[in-house]
Amino acid sequence: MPEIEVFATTDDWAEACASRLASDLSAAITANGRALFAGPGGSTPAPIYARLAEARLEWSSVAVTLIDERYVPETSPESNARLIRDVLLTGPAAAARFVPLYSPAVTVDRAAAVAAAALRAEGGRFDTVLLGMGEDGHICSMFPDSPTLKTLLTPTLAPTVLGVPPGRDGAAPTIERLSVNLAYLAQAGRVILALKGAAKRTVYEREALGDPKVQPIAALIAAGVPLEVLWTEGS
Ligand SMILES: O=C(O)[C@H](O)[C@@H](O)[C@H](O)[C@H](O)COP(=O)(O)O
Repeated sequence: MPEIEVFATTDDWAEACASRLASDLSAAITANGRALFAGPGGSTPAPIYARLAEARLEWSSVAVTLIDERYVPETSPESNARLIRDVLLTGPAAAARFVPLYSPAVTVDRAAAVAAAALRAEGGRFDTVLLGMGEDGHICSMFPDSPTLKTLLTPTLAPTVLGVPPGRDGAAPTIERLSVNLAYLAQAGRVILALKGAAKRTVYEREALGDPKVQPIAALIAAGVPLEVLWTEGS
């Protein structure tokens, strides 16, 4: 399993994550004239996004999207798009183009198809990805016991976006979501899993040794995702 890289402070950790993402985006712009980045919502990425926003990049050549989204409009405080706009797409980074996963389609599955087509139009491959992980081991919207989990983790499917229903009997997720699948992570240039706190370190170590059919971290490792795990105890 990929070794955990330990950082002494939240600042060092956020700086390391942001500088790796920025260097990948810069290399992609040099090679292809454009770059595509995908990141998560949640509480973990804000300090990383704030630093990435300060990177000296040709931001007008960068497209930014999400690895997952709640099926809510940007006006909702639960919207991951809102986090990206508020924290990452500021200052010079505001010149980047945002590709949302959410659209006000009739159903979440229809919105997922629209998002999948939008990402294909951006080249269909992430140059670099930031991931968070929940304490139940979920990444993106790949939730344990979700009926969509098996499809999201099928390594032979092409990169796509799928609708994810709410969990039954109060299980996560609480509302419909959209998520990229394993293939999107397997074909990425680099995938940084940013973890904070003792509990998540323990979860990662357990999940990495789990069943790739039902445990997303184990599935990433089995699929050969170019995964780097950066951890800090956090303060
Ligand atoms: O919920 C989202 O929007 C995510 O993209 C999700 O996969 C997130 O990364 C984890 O739930 C960790 O969330 P925290 O960073 O808040 O612990």
